[in-house]
This record gives sequence, C-alpha cells and structure tokens, in this order.
Amino acid sequence: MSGAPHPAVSRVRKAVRDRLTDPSWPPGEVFVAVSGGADSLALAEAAAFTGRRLQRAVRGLIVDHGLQDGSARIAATAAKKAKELGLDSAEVLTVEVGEAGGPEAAARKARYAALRSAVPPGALILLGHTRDDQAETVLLGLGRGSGPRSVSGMRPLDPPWGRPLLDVPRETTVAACAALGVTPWEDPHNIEARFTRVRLRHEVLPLLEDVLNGGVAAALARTAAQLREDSEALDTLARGIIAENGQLDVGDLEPLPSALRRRALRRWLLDAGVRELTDAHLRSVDALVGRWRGQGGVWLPGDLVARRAHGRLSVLPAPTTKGD
Ligand SMILES: Nc1ncnc2c1ncn2[C@@H]1O[C@H](COP(=O)(O)OP(=O)(O)OP(=O)(O)O)[C@@H](O)[C@H]1O
Repeated sequence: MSGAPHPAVSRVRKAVRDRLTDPSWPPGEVFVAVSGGADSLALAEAAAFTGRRLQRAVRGLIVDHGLQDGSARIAATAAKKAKELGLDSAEVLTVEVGEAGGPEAAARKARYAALRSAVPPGALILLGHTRDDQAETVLLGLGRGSGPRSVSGMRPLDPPWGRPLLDVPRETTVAACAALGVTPWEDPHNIEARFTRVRLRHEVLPLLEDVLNGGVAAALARTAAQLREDSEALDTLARGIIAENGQLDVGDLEPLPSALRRRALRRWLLDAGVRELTDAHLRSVDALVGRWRGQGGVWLPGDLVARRAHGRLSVLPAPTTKGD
C-alpha cells in the first residue's frame, strides 16, 4: 500500500496498538486466532503491523474443525492470507470436535482448548471479536435473563485471550480487508438464519438500530463496559473476604449482602480448583453459610467437596464413597 493507509485500516491498527502498548496487557509472545473471516484477517494485519513496530513476533493460529467438506482447504487458505498480511508464521491446528452441548458449542470448546495448548505460558492470543459481537452478546444475555457476568459482555483482556477490537465495528474490519485487497472467508453459518445469534445480527439489531435512530451497538457495548467496571469493583471487595491462606470464615460471610457473598464464594471455589461451577452448586454452598450452623458438605464437580466445619469453609477431595 502506498501513501496514507485507508481510514479503516488505520482504525484497526490503532485499536491493536492501544492494547498491545497498554501496560496492563502481558508483554509476552503474541498469537492471532485467524478464522479467515474479515474480523480476524483485519486483526492479523494490524497485529503484524504493530508487532513489527514493537519488535514483537506475531504468529497466526488457524483451527481446522474438520466439520465441513473442504475445511482443510479453508484453513490452509486462511493461513496463506494471514502470512501475506505480514504475520511471522501461520500454523493450522486440527482438532477433534466432541458432541456435548451441540455442534457450535462443541466446536468452540475444542477450538479454545487447541489454541490454548498451542501457545507457551504467558502468551497472548488475540481474538477478532468486534463491537457488534459484543452488542449481540449483551442483547442475548438480556433476552435470556442471564446474570450480570454475561450481560457485561466479553472482557478485552482475559488471559490468555485478548480482544483488541471490542470497540471496532464489524463494518470497519470489512472495509479494512477490502482496502488491503484481501477477500475474507464467509462462514456459511453466518447466513443460515437458524442460529439465534445470526437472527439477532440480521433481524433484531437492524430493527433496533432503525427504531432508536442508530448507535445501538455502541450503546450496548458502553452498557457492557459500565457493568464490567461495577463487577470488577465487586470482585475486588469479594477477594478481600478470602483469607490469605485461602480459607473462608463463615462469620465474615454471614452479614454480607447475598450478591457480595456469592461473589466471594464463586471466586473462592474457582481459586480452589473447582471447574464448571454451576449456579446450583453455588446456591448449595451458599446455603452452607446461611441456613444452619454446625457441619455440612456439598459435592462439587471434579470429585471435590465444599465442607463447613468449625466456622470455616474448605474445599477437599471427595471421599471415595458417598456417605455424607
Ligand atoms: N477456526 C478458527 N481458527 C482460529 N480462530 C478462530 C476460528 N474461529 C474463530 N476464531 C477466532 O475467534 C474469533 C471469534 O469468532 P466467532 O465469533 O466465530 O467465534 P465464537 O468463539 O463462536 O464466538 P463467541 O466467543 O462470540 O461465541 C474470531 O475473530 C477469531 O479470532
């Protein structure tokens, strides 16, 4: 490209530079998850451009889910385009997709696991989620009555994941690709109206934009950002309740408003290694605090038990036979 870059290209590059030079972002190696769509190709170019200036290598990772005919070819094409856009390398990861939770969720789970295990500890993996993706996430959460964590949308930094384009509209990534002379891959699922998110994108959001005279995606993204700020403040308070040795004192938890108490419990359970914690588990552990005194236990995923004894809560490996 000669002369000044196209404004769309500049906007994407600026978004990436602002994040990669943000001191709160990790300084380690940078990877870009490239699907071959407009968002991640524009992201790849901007990350490569910024990486050269910052003298940081930027590598591409492309996941081939093997779910549709020609997926290997689509992945190879995405890798080629990513290299042409300036990435130092582009590697295709082939994954086995399970069946649990439906095809989309299973593919996402396999994809995130493969990306995570392909990078060294401390590395950053950039994802191409845009402001429109954020708006869809928030709207979907609201419509489903989800809790504040879901309605507050995706976080820009959630190591190893980094999402530098959360303030960039999708039309900008599309315009950037056009200006760069690269043709993005169109995921056929993005057009099939049977997916809820797709209908939200193509039917609900345009209608809302029309009724409210525009600016809806930006407004939803702002709402999400405000909720995230509130939520982070609550998290800080919740963390303060957990003792340095990782123990929780029932006496400290009892007087708290339930929102703060559950925050503390969630954080504590996650720190104690409980994975796939559901709201039902959390409610049961919360009941250990509130309803009665004395001893008690709650079975948790991963063969763990939350136990109340002598006014303290602890997480322990479950005994081999159930017999509480
Ligand atoms: N096959 C893939 N290979 C590598 N990266 C991918 C692939 N598919 C998606 N990504 C990354 O994830 C980002 C988001 O893509 P998409 O919205 O399709 O994924 P998702 O994980 O289903 O989204 P969400 O997290 O919103 O549910 C892309 O911009 C890209 O960075």
